[in-house]
Amino acid sequence: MSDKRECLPEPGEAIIQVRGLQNRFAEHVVHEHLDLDVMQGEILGVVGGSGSGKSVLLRSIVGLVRPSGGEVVMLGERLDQLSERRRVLLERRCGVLFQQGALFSSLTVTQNVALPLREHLKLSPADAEHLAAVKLALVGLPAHAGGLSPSELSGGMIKRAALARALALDPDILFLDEPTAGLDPIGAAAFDQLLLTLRNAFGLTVFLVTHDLDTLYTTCDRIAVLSGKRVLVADTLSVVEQTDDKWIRDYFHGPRGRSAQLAKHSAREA
Ligand SMILES: Nc1ncnc2c1ncn2[C@@H]1O[C@H](COP(=O)(O)OP(=O)(O)OP(=O)(O)O)[C@@H](O)[C@H]1O
Repeated sequence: MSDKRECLPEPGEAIIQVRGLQNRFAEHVVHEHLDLDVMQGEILGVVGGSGSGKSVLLRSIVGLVRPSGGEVVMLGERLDQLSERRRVLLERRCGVLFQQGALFSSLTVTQNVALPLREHLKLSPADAEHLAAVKLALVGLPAHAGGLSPSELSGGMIKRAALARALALDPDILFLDEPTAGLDPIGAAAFDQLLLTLRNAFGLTVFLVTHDLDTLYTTCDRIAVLSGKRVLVADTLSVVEQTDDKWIRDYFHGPRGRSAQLAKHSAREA
């Protein structure tokens, strides 16, 4: 999707490498000895119990949390060794959708999406808003939505607007924190399909934090499970499902997990 300012790894090679990550807040250790690879072009689902550190991991990778130990290498660059200029360039290659959308309430939807284009690419307001309209159409929002303020949008529209903003700079990697939380099942399923379409069309790599089993079964190539301050397993769904761990058993083989599996199998057979 980007102009490929820098070379991307081959599909299946790591685009993000996390090694020995440690995060602590005062005495509270959230991550210790955490290792994870994210592969070029994959949709990686990141799951784990509430408070297991999924969002903190996402924030450490995008540079919003400074880890207390270990290293994160993204697109070949160690985050803790970047000059300010390289950091800004790397930032441009990452699109982030935060849990609550994080749109500015004082700006229209179009202005929200135009903001990164104006800030990073120094586009004129008119050019930035023109490009923003293209991004809003890409995520399936009707043209009139651009003129609305975020408070006038439904939950599903807010997610799409936030996704349009995350895509504004044509990122190579998309970070999504609970993108389907709060959506009804139909809205969530539509969002999953949109994500697949975007990944397939633009070859994006997606780091997806979610609790949504349907999203995991529908969209993810691999799943990373956070437990005990580290990544317990990162593999395909079928391998993860068979991992001998209480949380994994309860999550994937509980009633909701079974119904998500069934839905996936029926969708395949249809
Ligand atoms: N800025 C912060 N200061 C202090 N503690 C924090 C901070 N950010 C996160 N934490 C703590 O780190 C732990 C992990 O938080 P995180 O938000 O990553 O969990 P999560 O796995 O995403 O949870 P959930 O599924 O409920 O969203 C929590 O105990 C949280 O309270």
